[in-house]
Amino acid sequence: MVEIDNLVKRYKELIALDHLKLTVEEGEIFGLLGPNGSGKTTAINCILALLYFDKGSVKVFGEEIQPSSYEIKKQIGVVLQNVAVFEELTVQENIDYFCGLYIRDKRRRKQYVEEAVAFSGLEDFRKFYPKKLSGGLLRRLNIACGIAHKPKLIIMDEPTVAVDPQSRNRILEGIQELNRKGATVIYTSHYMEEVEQICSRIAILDKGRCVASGTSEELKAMIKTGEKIHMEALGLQPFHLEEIKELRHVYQVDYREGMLEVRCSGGKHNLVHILDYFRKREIGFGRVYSELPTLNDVFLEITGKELRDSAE
Ligand SMILES: Nc1ncnc2c1ncn2[C@@H]1O[C@H](COP(=O)(O)OP(=O)(O)OP(=O)(O)O)[C@@H](O)[C@H]1O
Repeated sequence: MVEIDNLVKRYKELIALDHLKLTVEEGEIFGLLGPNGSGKTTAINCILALLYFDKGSVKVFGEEIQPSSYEIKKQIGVVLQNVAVFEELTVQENIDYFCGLYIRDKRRRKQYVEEAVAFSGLEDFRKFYPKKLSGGLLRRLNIACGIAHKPKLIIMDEPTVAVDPQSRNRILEGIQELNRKGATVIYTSHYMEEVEQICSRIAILDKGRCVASGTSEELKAMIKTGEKIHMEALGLQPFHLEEIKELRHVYQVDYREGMLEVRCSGGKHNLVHILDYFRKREIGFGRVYSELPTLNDVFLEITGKELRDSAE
């Protein structure tokens, strides 16, 4: 449905997109995950032909997109990072205005507006002006304006930034519902949890390049980290850490402020081996927990940086 091939976009000296290659298939919720400045918004703007690029091609519905590709653009719904609604129109009037850009038939438009109001949970706020809405409700209005005309492809650029948890969940569930009803979705975020929760495939961006792509499981299978075990343990000596590092599947051991973190590469029973070691050495320990790899681990292993560092 969307094919990006060798896309290069420069802002003077800065290369914002560096030979980016991506394919989004019909029916997917495709996640673009990357820290701030990794090129997500630039990629979206190129897909929408809102920006001229230096090299490469962007095809939407099988055709090269141009600024004047109105027939293609009619079938795309866009929710951009900055809320773009009219202050002098009410919630309902805003949705009606944006829907009216695409849907001329009055009856159908009325029905679509009603559906978008209900979909975004804005029934009680129809007559409100945007400045009276909370941040979360304003984002929901922004989304309603972008999707009311029932586009085939929906592009959302960080729609949950600065949104309260209740609105965030509602937005994420709404995106899944739109997808179940047939829309293909491209969703950008720097929140790995969100992307993992809703996206069927994910591309991880760093410095304008796609450093890895696949399902969340495929991405995690690419890296060495299989499990991270955390243990509260006081007074561990350097030789203990060396011995723990010799245990099966263990490849990295860190110990800070009484907290031991052991990274294991796949394998089963890692915790059992570590607990056996503690018993054998008669070392006491407190809280123990194990974590499966996250998309942050994937990003960290591939780029050497934390996804969250630059994001929060
Ligand atoms: N109009 C512009 N002029 C110059 N540089 C720009 C412009 N827009 C973006 N950039 C730079 O291009 C790079 C990619 O930015 P982009 O906004 O696409 O990243 P992003 O992943 O969407 O980040 P964010 O989550 O902060 O929006 C960044 O280094 C940014 O500073």
